[in-house]
Amino acid sequence: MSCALVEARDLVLSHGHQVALHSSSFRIPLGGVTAVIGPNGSGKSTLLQAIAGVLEPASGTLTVLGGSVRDNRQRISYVMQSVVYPVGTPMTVRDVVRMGRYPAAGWLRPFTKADRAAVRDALEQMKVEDLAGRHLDELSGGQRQRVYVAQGLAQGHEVLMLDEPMTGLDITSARTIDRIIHAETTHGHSVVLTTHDLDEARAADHVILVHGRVVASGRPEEVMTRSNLEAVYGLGSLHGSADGDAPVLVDPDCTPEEVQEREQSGQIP
Ligand SMILES: Nc1ncnc2c1ncn2[C@@H]1O[C@H](COP(=O)(O)OP(=O)(O)OP(=O)(O)O)[C@@H](O)[C@H]1O
Repeated sequence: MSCALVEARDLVLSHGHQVALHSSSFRIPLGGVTAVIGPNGSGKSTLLQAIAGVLEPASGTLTVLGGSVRDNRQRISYVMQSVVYPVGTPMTVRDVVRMGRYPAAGWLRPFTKADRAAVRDALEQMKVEDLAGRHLDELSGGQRQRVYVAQGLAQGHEVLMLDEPMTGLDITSARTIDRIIHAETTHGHSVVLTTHDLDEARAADHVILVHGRVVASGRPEEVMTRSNLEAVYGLGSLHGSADGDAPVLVDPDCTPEEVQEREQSGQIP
């Protein structure tokens, strides 16, 4: 069997005492786009943090690119949902994108020609080169989002992980990121992203459905079935699914606790 991007066995993820992902076993194939879906607070970002090596598993095993997370960290670029820089930080767009090179270059080694070229390419790809001299707090939310993706691209990687990359973006910015995602896969890279957009998930090669644990993992049509989506998002919250019409989320903010309450009250059989 070919090397998987991720192999998890009985994986448990916690933030302190708070278990965010209960025991889960699943596999993410190498290459293509994997979409991680699930309601708010279901554990999507937590899962990405563990794959990126930012969060240690509480228990179970997690293998990334055929080895340990620690050994493969530098092969993965991880763009967080929201990156917080202290207000007033004197950091330009170019500085932020340059930071993407530090995992490879180290903080002390001088920047090489290759580092500068990687930064320039990333700024161009994300169409933020005109903003390079601007300070981060002078940008709109969507522009900032593009800068963070540029930072991820500058790193140089085999796997690009994006936490809700499309949230809050206008159509032009969303298309820019969409183009990047597809360019990545044609270069043989793997992309893992979290999304609340079920149409975007349906277009992915692989889908992981999360709800306090990994409920299902596989091809979109295997995972995004009516019964799986209704069990996770709540009865009546969806019209259609992969085995019917396109689903429309009426209540995407339903938390796992709310779904559990509905299950206990008999609203979900
Ligand atoms: N730093 C933290 N400390 C404590 N609990 C946390 C922390 N980060 C997340 N959690 C909790 O872990 C659970 C999973 O959160 P996570 O951010 O992974 O969800 P998510 O599916 O990405 O949500 P969203 O769609 O709202 O971004 C939630 O119950 C959340 O409150």
